[in-house]
Amino acid sequence: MDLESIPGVGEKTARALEALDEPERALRRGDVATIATAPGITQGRAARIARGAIRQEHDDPGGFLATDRAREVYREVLGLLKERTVTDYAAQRLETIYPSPRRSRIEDVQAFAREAIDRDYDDAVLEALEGLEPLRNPGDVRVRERCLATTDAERYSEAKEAIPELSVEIVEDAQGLAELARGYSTVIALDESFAGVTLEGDVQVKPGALENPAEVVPERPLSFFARNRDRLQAAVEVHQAAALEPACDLAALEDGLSRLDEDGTVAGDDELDRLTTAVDDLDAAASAAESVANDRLREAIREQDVTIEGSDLLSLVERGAGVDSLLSRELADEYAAAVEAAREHLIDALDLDQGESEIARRAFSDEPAFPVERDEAVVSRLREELTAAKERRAGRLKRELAADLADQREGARQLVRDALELDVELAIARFAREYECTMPEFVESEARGASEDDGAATESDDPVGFAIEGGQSPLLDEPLEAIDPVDYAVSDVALLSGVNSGGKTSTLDLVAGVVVLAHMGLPVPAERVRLRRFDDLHYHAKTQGTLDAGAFESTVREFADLAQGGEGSLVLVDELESITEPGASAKIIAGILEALSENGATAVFVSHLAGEIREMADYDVTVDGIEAVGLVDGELEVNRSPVKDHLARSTPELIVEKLADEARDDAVATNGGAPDGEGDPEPVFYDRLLEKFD
Ligand SMILES: Nc1ncnc2c1ncn2[C@@H]1O[C@H](COP(=O)(O)OP(=O)(O)OP(=O)(O)O)[C@@H](O)[C@H]1O
Repeated sequence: MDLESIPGVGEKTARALEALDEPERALRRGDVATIATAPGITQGRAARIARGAIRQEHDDPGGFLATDRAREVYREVLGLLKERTVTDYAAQRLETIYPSPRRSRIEDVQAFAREAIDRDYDDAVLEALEGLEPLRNPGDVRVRERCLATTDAERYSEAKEAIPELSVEIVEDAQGLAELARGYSTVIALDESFAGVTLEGDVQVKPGALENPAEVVPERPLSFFARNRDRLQAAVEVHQAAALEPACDLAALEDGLSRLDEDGTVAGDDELDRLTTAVDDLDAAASAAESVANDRLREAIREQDVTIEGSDLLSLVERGAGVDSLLSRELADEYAAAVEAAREHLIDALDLDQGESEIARRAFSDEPAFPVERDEAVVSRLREELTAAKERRAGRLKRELAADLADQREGARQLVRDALELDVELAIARFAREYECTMPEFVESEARGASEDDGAATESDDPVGFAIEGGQSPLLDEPLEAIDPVDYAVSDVALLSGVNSGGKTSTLDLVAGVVVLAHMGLPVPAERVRLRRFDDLHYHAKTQGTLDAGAFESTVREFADLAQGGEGSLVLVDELESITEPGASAKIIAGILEALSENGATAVFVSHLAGEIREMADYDVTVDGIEAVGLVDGELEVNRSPVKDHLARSTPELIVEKLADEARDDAVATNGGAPDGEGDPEPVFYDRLLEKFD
């Protein structure tokens, strides 16, 4: 795949995408999380790139949403889906689902959505999703306690390239290695020639190390797991809560993760913990041991009556001997006991093993002295010993853990992808359930259906624009129970008339919402929807007030452009008449309808001037009507489903009719029950008005 051919991907972005493991795969699947791991690419940008790649794959010209209001409707329905996601990832991933005129694209998403709406979910799954995030790149690993060594300059460069995590050192000979071993816990010699050399410290000869980097830097594979520990754990929990088929052995992964700390060290090994604590506590324990000895000795001295003969005292003074000699002569046993206590304290406090204890004992000399002081050189020696043992053990454990987890890496990646994808699916499932959705049926006319090969859509000879049964507009700001289901079907160009606040605008919103969702490949909020595949949606919202000459001109121009094409267009227009005075409006709308009808577009024009427009048009315009079925307590009772081929009575007409009925009833009552309202002024006036409406 030529990455630069994707709309919106320039040279720099293409280079960033190439840094991904499998850029094509990520782009094809709309895997925003993976795309966003490319250097410098945010999640929002990743979604745009993915959309571009999808458009290219399906040869989609774009531009389905042809007007501002059409784009608004898309953002609103997308918003409803995004509200139902738990992770940011899923919200971004939904951005890759957009309305497309291409059958292959719609069917791809439909296949995904069909599985999604069958998904079960409960609070436990949604809660588990809370902790989930896309995987992070492990970043640079630097290991300071180990180094590579070689005598060869070429190998040196190779090693630097292959294992950047470790320092690489040039040595002349075994002597050089020995020096390195004093500075590093482990030295790995790369030259065969060092085989058999025995040196103090941990010096290993591994000529094949560069071919097997994980052997010498197990930190490299482990850092992936360490850095993503919580995310992987969350993905495991999502799989368990949702009973998803896992892509790897969950128990093995959990076991591996439980042995790993977030900083990449191995957790849960008693011996490693012992050695780590011993190294950390060594200084403090040595000081405490000194205090133990000195306290005991002080006590002993205080309690002791020292008797010394004068000649002895003289000889001591003459020899210039200090109190130490006195100590060794008079308090030898007490001194030995105090030093023993110090040694025991050090060994116990650090929980040292036998070999380590032998070194530790030497930290306090048998030679009497007061105060007792540790031998710093011995303490350092002990520190080196403990540190080397700790590093050896940590290295071995890391290698073992890295080997155990090595096979889990791909599965673990997939595990997180699947869990994130579940969030996308559940957002669709929740939307579908909350709005009682069904999958729409696309109806292909024979001419159009033949142009693409797979025949999943129903074929029909009857012209179908859209046919909605029991549709509930997701754009109405009401709970579903308060939304009356609407039936409405249009296959050509129709005018929609109706009472004020009868729901004409809401009907256009319903049609737009359903058509947009259907072209996204998603379920729609209706009992049943059949529709043709449209190329674009032109939805013009109601204009606020009369337009000035310039705005009027550009609006008419817009419609002139629209009337040029139009066969695959769905045109929804709300009360265009408000752009200018009523007489002129009716003429212009009639002209637009004629052109659209000739071009075979599907259109609904909401208008209060339906009657006038019908008269102006030189063809038989369909006029549908949203009817008030009556007035209840001064409120209109409306049948929200437009009645086909029916010019709805307007609200004023209904009110006059009501007044006429009431006046007639009053007249009957006052004339003693005889219906001879003849000559009564009120009924006569209302009847006169009613006649005008006919
Ligand atoms: N299907 C429906 N179910 C329940 N309430 C609805 C439905 N359709 C519309 N309404 C209610 O009626 C109100 C008016 O609807 P809408 O604005 O669509 O009417 P309209 O016919 O376009 O009005 P106008 O003639 O003033 O332009 C809405 O705000 C909504 O509360």
